[in-house]
Amino acid sequence: MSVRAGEHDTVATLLRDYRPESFFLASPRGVVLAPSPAFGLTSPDEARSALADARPGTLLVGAFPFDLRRPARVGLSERVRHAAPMVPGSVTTPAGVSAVRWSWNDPDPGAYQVAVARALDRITAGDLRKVVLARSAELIADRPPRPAELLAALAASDPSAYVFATDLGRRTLLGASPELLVSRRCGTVLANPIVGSAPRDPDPVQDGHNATALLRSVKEHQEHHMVVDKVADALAPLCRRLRVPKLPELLRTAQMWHLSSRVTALPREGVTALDLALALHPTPAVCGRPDGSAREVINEVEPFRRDFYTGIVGWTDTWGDGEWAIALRCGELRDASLRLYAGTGVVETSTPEEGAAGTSAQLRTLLSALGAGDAER
Ligand SMILES: C=C(O[C@H]1C=CC=C(C(=O)O)[C@@H]1O)C(=O)O
Repeated sequence: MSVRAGEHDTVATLLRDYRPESFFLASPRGVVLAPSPAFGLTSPDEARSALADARPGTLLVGAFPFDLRRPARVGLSERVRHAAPMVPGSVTTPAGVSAVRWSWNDPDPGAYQVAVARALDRITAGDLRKVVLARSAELIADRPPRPAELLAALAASDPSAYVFATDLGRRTLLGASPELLVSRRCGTVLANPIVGSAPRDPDPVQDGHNATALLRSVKEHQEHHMVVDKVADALAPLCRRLRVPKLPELLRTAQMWHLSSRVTALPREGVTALDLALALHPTPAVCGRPDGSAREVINEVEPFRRDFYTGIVGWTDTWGDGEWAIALRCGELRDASLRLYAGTGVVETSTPEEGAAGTSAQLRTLLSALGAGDAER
């Protein structure tokens, strides 16, 4: 049998055995390690047909970029290990994550505000309702960190997150995302759009105020519903018995409060988790509305290509079950350089200052797991 059930595996043993060439995803439903997948599939069509021809028990694993026309990094794995979900305390923070210093911001916070102002002009002109604009920053470590130690630091910092690491070829994509794009497990489909954010605060009283303000914010609710409606529309042709909650709930990560909606459905015959993910991606949680205008603005004003940031990371098995998370709160590690990314939604009522503050808060997920401060230049 090609799949090892791994009765004795725990998240700690899977983290111990993770290597730079591996695929790792921990979710609230379990942990998957594919030790060395045959990455080599670069498009959605190749991925679909390879999965259809694969031996029973094989997993398709890896990442698709934000722009599905660009090359994916996906492969099949016949050797897969599983463990029960992480719980607080199941992973201890590694001692030796290397010290890091800021190298650059792209764009710098001032230029980012100018980009947000340009997007607001487009919204005022009437052809755009929302666009998610991102920033990137580079940290340099004193010595090249091992992907395994960064992965363990992320897992220890937020066991409720979708913690992932996947090989990109000489680079590793690593992150702790709050957002499940879609899963199909035990005959049920779950999509979990997360839009609307407020930073956590070390002072519990202020932390509570931040959460309450988020729950009461008309702007954040409007933005949230825009994404939930689009997700429901994309799922409708592939599912039946779609259930969309009327109101979002609060979600707490180590660094952020979010508004979250759990949309559930039953999959139509033959629809796999991969089909669902490719039909949904990218949602307006990472792109905007209308989709075409938002992509245009992203291409015009973001000074870098997103590649796998805001792409999707996950797996699908030969029975069609699987999980795909959105690649958020993540970075790309190459030798001693860690390139981080963060974005925030710009809508009619946004301000450039709020946009910059939002992205700084999103960056904290990786910075605090690394023990690095907020010092932006
Ligand atoms: C684009 C990011 O987050 C998105 C997902 C959840 C909430 C978001 C927000 O409230 O702006 C973002 O749209 C990111 O973390 O880089």
